[in-house]
Amino acid sequence: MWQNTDRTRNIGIIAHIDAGKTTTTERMLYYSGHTRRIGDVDEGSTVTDFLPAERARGITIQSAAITFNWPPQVDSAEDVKTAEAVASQSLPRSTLSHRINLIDTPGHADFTFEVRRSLRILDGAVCVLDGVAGVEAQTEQVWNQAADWKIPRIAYVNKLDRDGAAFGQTVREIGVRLGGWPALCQIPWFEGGRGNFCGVVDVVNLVGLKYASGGDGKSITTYNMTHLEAEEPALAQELRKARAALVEVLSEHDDAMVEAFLDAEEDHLAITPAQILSCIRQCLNAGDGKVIPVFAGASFRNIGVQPVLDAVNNMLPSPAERPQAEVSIGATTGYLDDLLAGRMIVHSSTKSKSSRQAVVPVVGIDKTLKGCALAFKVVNDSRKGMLVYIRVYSGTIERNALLYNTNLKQSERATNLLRMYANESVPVQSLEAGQIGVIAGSKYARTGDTLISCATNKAVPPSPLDQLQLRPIHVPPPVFFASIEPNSLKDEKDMHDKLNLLLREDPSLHVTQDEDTGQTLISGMGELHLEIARDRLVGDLKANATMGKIAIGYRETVTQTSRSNSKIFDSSARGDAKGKAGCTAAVEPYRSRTLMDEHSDNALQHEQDGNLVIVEAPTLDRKGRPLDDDCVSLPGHLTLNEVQSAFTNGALAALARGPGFSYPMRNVQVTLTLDPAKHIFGSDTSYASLTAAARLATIAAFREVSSMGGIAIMEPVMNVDIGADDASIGSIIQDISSSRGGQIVSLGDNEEAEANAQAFPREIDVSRIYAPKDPFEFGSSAGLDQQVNKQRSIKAKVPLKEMVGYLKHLRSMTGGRGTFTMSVDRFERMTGQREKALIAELRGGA
Ligand SMILES: Nc1nc2c(ncn2[C@@H]2O[C@H](COP(=O)(O)OP(=O)(O)OP(=O)(O)O)[C@@H](O)[C@H]2O)c(=O)[nH]1
Repeated sequence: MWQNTDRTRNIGIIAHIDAGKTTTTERMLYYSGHTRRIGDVDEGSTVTDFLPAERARGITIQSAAITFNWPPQVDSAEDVKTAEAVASQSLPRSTLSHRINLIDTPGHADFTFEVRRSLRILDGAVCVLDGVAGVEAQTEQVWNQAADWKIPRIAYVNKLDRDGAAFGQTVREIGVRLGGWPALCQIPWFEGGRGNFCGVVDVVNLVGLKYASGGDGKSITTYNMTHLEAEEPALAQELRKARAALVEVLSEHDDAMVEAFLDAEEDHLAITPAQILSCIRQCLNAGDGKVIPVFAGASFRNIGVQPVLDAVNNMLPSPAERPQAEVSIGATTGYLDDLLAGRMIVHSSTKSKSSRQAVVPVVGIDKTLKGCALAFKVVNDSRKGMLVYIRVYSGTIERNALLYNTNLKQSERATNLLRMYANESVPVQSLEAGQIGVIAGSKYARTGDTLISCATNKAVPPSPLDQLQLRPIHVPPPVFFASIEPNSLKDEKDMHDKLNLLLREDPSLHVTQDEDTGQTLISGMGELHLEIARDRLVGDLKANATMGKIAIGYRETVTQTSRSNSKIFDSSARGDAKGKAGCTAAVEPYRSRTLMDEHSDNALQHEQDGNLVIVEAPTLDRKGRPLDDDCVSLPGHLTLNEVQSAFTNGALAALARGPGFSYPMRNVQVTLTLDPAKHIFGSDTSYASLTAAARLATIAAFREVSSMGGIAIMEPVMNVDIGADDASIGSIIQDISSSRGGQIVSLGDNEEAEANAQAFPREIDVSRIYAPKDPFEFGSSAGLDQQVNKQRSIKAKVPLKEMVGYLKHLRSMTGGRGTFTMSVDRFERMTGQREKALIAELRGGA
């Protein structure tokens, strides 16, 4: 029965920090019967925030995936009649128990990359909003990220029990700031219109749901229309308005609703819930966010959570209803189903000029590929070992299958497959397409890796399957770093083992070793990101290590071109085991992709971290054979590919540490040239010695440029998105543009509304959005709602250096209400006073 993909939902909860994701998740687990007691975030006892570092901070750092059934599974054999009724739409899907795989996404701006990474495996999302704060900067950001993956989304306005809760205002903000039409599926029920928040009114089913005050939310009194008319006539009146508005919004986006309306003789109330649900599903499936179903509640007061769960079943798609997943093979991108059907044309991965044109449709993959999955989270569990959370995209992953990791180019067996529930894990024999589960005890897989199982059952799958990547994403460059030192020599190995664990969990952390000083550096996306890494390493994993001061990760670049620098590496000169090789290197500024045609036929290009490494071998052909008889050939134990890879690695090692201030290099083109007559010394030349020679030659080229004064510093410039009340906007703009040297890109709601209006003509006219009055609006003059809690947003580009400690400053400028998010826009060369001041600071601090 549970093989049924139609009854699976892979959903995430997305939100601004503190909107109530964890509180809502805990209630979901409680109602589904997976926890006995409602976990309380403030007490630090929740299931989803299970890392101690998360508990201490009260925020969700890592996405946890939890499976539960909603409605709770009944023991008796499934009622076939019910299933038939659901299939014929005479009963809603929520009548049948569904397996919900819930991915809790992190809420802090430092983790937007982690959010992106976990979002890509979702089929649907619930966006939790704080009903007092409305749409916040990060709500918008994460909403847009979900839009990038075309994820169907519903909105849940939480915290409606709080003073100043503004459901109507939040609905209007949803329209304007999230750029879609709110389709109100519920309106809040305040006692007597303006008293306590006591329940919700269901606009789809035309019933009021009143929650017993102070209870666990399981005791709900249902009021039908007649009952409501008698007891709460004003609310019944509002419900009629809400139903008309819902039908109108849906009619604008789906002709089926227009027909239903005409069939119902233009009576909004006569349209059936099944017709409405089917239409909402239709609108949501596009993933364009043009229609946004809205729900209301107060999770903390146990009001409104079960209807959201019903909506997950009724409105959000099953894995089978989603469009196919994007894949890449080498430089070619396409869709998984096309690849399986042999419709994808794969460009050869070798970047050499001639083979670039060799494109071949790959056929027969469907027979070879037994299953493919994406590892979306890795957690080190003290009892079960490494847990690798996977989502299966096609076929089946069987227990004991040999899984090839296309990122690491390594195989391992999935000896232990589990499904994770809130408080237990259950071993399973297999996981099918659309399912989420865990490989326990995996030794290598990291977050983000693609795992495939092949019928050949060989250690390496046939080409091009060995390059298959599911939903590949771009990893942003790290902009903060710190040194990390073991407390004593004997702690060093243990520290490195634990750092490796950390890197498997979070590949957006980077660890590098300075070859000259031996110092270990850890870099990441933000200050908090590194602080958490430290807490995790020292606090949770108990490494005896100390992290140094967190600093900005500047980059160095070259502004001039070097001559060719040749170096011979000879390990016997250092008394080491034998190894001798040479290399010639030249460096120059690199701005955009260099045209391959300018280089020799067999040149290899490797682009990484904004740099380009080119390896040329002008005297050899593509297969590494001498072009004519005078040319020296490669020795039997080395192929051209190996030499090129060794050279590339040498250049990358040199690029990791600039000549001026030891920052990584950026925007540099390194051209390495191999001349076998000068660089190869028979059997003395090994892969390692070639790497060392390439590194030395590249460093020599950097030194030459440095001696000409041709090294400059680059700084990260951030895209900053600030949300604040109207009243604070002036001082924020002043501060950003004059004190911080930032550039304002866009301002406030008005421009956004205009931009939206241009993007979707005829849409999102705030005056056309239906929303019930908020309690505090009763008796006040019209138009007050437009001023209450009016949030504006400012988008700016600001150097990262000027943003350090900004949150505190923003809070003090906005009476604690301002929020912001940021992400790397680019690295920019520093000049003039800024550069001088930084150099003085760096020298002073050295
Ligand atoms: N009054 C009220 N408070 C709520 C409600 N839901 C959540 N809260 C409180 O809001 C705070 C934040 O809730 P969380 O559930 O931790 O929010 P979150 O979105 O998971 O936060 P992060 O994990 O930090 O992103 C906690 O103090 C909750 O008790 C609600 O419905 N009403």
